[in-house]
Amino acid sequence: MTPPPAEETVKKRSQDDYVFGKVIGEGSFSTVYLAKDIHTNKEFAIKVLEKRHIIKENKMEYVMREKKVLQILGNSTYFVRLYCTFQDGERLYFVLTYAKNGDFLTFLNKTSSLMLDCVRHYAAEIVLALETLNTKGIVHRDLKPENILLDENWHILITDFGSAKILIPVEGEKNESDEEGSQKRRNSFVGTAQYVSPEILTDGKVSFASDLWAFGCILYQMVVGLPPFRAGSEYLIFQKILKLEYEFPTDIDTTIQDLIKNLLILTPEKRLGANESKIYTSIRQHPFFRDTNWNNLGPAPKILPSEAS
Ligand SMILES: C[C@@H](Nc1nc2c(c3cc(-c4cn[nH]c4)ccc13)C(=O)N=C/C2=C\CC1CC1)C(C)(C)C
Repeated sequence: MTPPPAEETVKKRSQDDYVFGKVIGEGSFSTVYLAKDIHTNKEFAIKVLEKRHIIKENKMEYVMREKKVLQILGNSTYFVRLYCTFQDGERLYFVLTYAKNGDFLTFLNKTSSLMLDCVRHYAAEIVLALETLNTKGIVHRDLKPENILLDENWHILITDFGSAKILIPVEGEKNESDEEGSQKRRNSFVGTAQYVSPEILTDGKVSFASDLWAFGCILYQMVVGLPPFRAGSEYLIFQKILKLEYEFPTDIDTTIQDLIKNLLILTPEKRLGANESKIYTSIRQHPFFRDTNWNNLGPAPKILPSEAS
């Protein structure tokens, strides 16, 4: 009896397996397209990078870092997933989850500021995502509303790991912090001005607490509609950050104010959750999350007509 045919080997994908659609995002070294797999009709986002440009700008390390981080994250909840990669003579292609409802910045701008139940739900999803990053030893370093996408069910998908740092070395691999000396030595990278943490501006030390600072800025923006540190130039924004110069409009709920104040602390170790690993217990136990069921956040809240403008 003839043996059954061997498992069909999964053939390496190429751009011929996809129909490319509109541009959905532009990075500094990449373009993200909406694409459809011709075999399954499934929609994906394909991030395309020009090899020549990356090499000329010496950004290969960032590209490889992003791929490694996406592979470490696998299909973790609340993160875009990297399905496959391929290349041709000129370009690299990353096939990723398509976030059907776009990015959080666009969503926030459309709804000005969010109702508190909405803030609480998205804040809780971000906390769970930050716990995943902490557990896997990854610091995002450029967390901001533009890098928080929304899937078809309005759940968050964190993206853009080109600036991420891997703190816990993968078994047997060179530890990145060795390459850049101990965490004390300056790291050249600085994130997006409005969300960058004070320690990145002063001694370049990178820790999970840098993402907690960014979380504080994002929380502020969800309730106020603008980021806390605003000025006419990056230099002036940095000055405000280092002097912790921000304030709340009068009508902001005092509980969320207290949570934000306990994240926007200049000393990284003093921020809520800074000395915790895997689970940010002190954030979960903050009164703002009193009614949150951390084991089942439930569906994303419907955007009330009063919010959708
Ligand atoms: C932040 C990023 N923007 C975006 N990056 C991705 C999107 C994405 C989708 C929309 C969108 C969907 N519908 N309408 C707009 C708008 C912006 C997007 C997506 O769907 N899937 C994977 C993505 C990125 C994966 C990359 C980490 C590897 C920048 C601005 C850097 C291009």
